[in-house]
Amino acid sequence: MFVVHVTPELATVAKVGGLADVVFGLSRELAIRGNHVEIVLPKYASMRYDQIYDLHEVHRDLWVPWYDGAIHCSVYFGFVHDRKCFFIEPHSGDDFFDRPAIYGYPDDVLRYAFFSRAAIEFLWQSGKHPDVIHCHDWQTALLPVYLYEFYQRLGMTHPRVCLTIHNFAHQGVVDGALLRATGLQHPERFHHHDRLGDPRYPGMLNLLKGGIVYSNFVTTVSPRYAFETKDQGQGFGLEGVLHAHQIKYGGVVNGIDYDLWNPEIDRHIPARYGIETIEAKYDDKRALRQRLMLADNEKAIVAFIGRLDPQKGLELVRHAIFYTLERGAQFVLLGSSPDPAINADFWGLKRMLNDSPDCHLEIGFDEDLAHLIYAGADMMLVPSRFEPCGLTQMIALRYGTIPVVRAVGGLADTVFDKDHAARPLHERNGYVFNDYDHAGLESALGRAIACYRDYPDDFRALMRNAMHTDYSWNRPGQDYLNIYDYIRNG
Ligand SMILES: Nc1ncnc2c1ncn2[C@@H]1O[C@H](COP(=O)(O)OP(=O)(O)O[C@H]2O[C@H](CO)[C@@H](O)[C@H](O)[C@H]2O)[C@@H](O)[C@H]1O
Repeated sequence: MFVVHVTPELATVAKVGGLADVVFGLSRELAIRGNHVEIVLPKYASMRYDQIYDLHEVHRDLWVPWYDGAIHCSVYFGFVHDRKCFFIEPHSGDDFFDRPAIYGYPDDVLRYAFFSRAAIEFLWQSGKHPDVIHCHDWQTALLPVYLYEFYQRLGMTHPRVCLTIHNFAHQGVVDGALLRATGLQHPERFHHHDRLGDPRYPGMLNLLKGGIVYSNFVTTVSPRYAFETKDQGQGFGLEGVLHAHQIKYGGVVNGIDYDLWNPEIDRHIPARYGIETIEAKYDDKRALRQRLMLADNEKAIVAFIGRLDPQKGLELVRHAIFYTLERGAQFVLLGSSPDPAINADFWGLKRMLNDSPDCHLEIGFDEDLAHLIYAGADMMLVPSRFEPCGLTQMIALRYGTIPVVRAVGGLADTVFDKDHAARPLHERNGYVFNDYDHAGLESALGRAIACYRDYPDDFRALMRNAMHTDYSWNRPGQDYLNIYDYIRNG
C-alpha cells in the first residue's frame, strides 16, 4: 500500500510535542510491514538540518493557488532516519515557514491552510496517487476538504483520507478570510454547520471540524479519549460533530518507537540495561544526579517531562514538587512553554528551590536530558487535566520507571494501579488517581514513594511488569492498516 503522511511535525527534525513522535514511529512501522510510505512537511528554517540525510531539491516550480494568484514553492527530498520526506518551501513575502519557531504566530491558521493546499497540489502535480493520505491535527485537516472540493474533479479519485486528532484543544478557528485565501468560494456552503461552520463561534470556520466531516476515517489516540471527546464533554465543542460522524470515528493507542526508546541500546545514557540487568539503571540514576547536581542518597527520584501547558496539570505538578520533597524523595522537572508567563512562573519556582539538594527544574527542551531522566528516575508523574494518549508514561514503562498518572484519556488505557486495578497482578504497572486535586495526587504519589522506600522487592516487581508491557508500534501499526483497508474498500 502507498501511504503519504502529511504532517506539521516530525521527530527528530521538527518536534514540538508527541505528534512528531507518532508520525516518526508509525511511518517506520508501516514501512517495515512492506508499505511504501512518504512524509510531506513544511521546510521550516528552524529544522534540525543535521538530522536530514541527502537533502536536495526535487521540484523547482510548484505553483500553489492562493488568493487570486499562486505562490511559488520549491520541494526538497531527504531522508530522516531512513524515512522518505518531502519538504515544501514557499517563496513569498509571507515567509510562512522561514521563522524562528514552528508555531506561535498570529497567522498560524493561514500558514497551515496554505501548507495543506501545497501538500495536495504537490501530490497532484507530481502524479502521486497514494492509497491513503494520513493527516494529523487541525494543521492538515483542510487537506481532505481540498481533495473532495477541488482535486477529485481533476481526476484524483483514488486516495482515501485518514485524519488523526492528537488533541481537541487546538482546532484552527478562523474567520471568513480563509475562504478567499483558499479559493473555497461559496461562503454559505462552507459556513454551514454540516461543513466547516464552528459550533461555538458563529460566523467562524473550524479547520478540524472540516477534517472530521470530509475525511474517510477519523482517529484519536486512545479509545478512552475517543469516548471522552464524543460522550463526556471533552471535545471542545465538537461533541455533536463526532456523534454525527461516529461511524467513522475510533481510538487507537499510540505506540512508541522501540529503536529510539530502548534502555538496552540507548546511546544517550551511560549505562544500558534490560529486565535481566535492571541493576545498571542505578548507574544512570547516579549519572542523572551528577548532571543535575543532586545529592547522591537513598531517595527515590520522581520526574516530570512535558510541555508546560495547562493540559498537563501544572498546579498538581507544582504541588507534587513540594509533596515529594516533604515525603523524603527527589524531584526532577524538564519542560518548557511557548507562554512567557508560564515559563516565568516555573523560573520563579526554580529560584525558590535553588538551594535544595533534592530538586532540579530544567526549563527548556532537551532531548538528550530527557533520555537520561527516563533512565535515571524511579517514577514519572503525569497528572494531566486531560491526556489524549500520553507518550511519557509509555516511554517511562519501557525504562522501568514507574508512572504515577491521573486516570484520564490514554493514561487510563495504559497504566494500571498496583493496588486497585481490576487486572491480574502481572499487568499492573504503576499508580493511578482519579480526582484532579491535591488529595488525589497524594493518594497515588504517596503510595509510590512509600513502596519504593518500604517494600523494595514489590517495587522491583512492579518495574519488571512495567518493562514487560508492550507499547511498541506493533499493534497500533496493524490497527492503522486495518483502518486503511477498511476505507479503501468502503
Ligand atoms: N522539554 C522537553 N524536552 C525534551 N523532550 C520533551 C520535552 N517536553 C516534552 N518532551 C517529549 O515530547 C513528547 C511529548 O509527548 P506527549 O504525549 O506529552 O505529547 P503532547 O502532549 O505534546 O501531544 C499530544 O499528542 C500526543 C501524540 O498523539 C499524545 O500522546 C498527547 O496526549 C497529546 O497531548 C515525549 O516524547 C516527551 O519526552
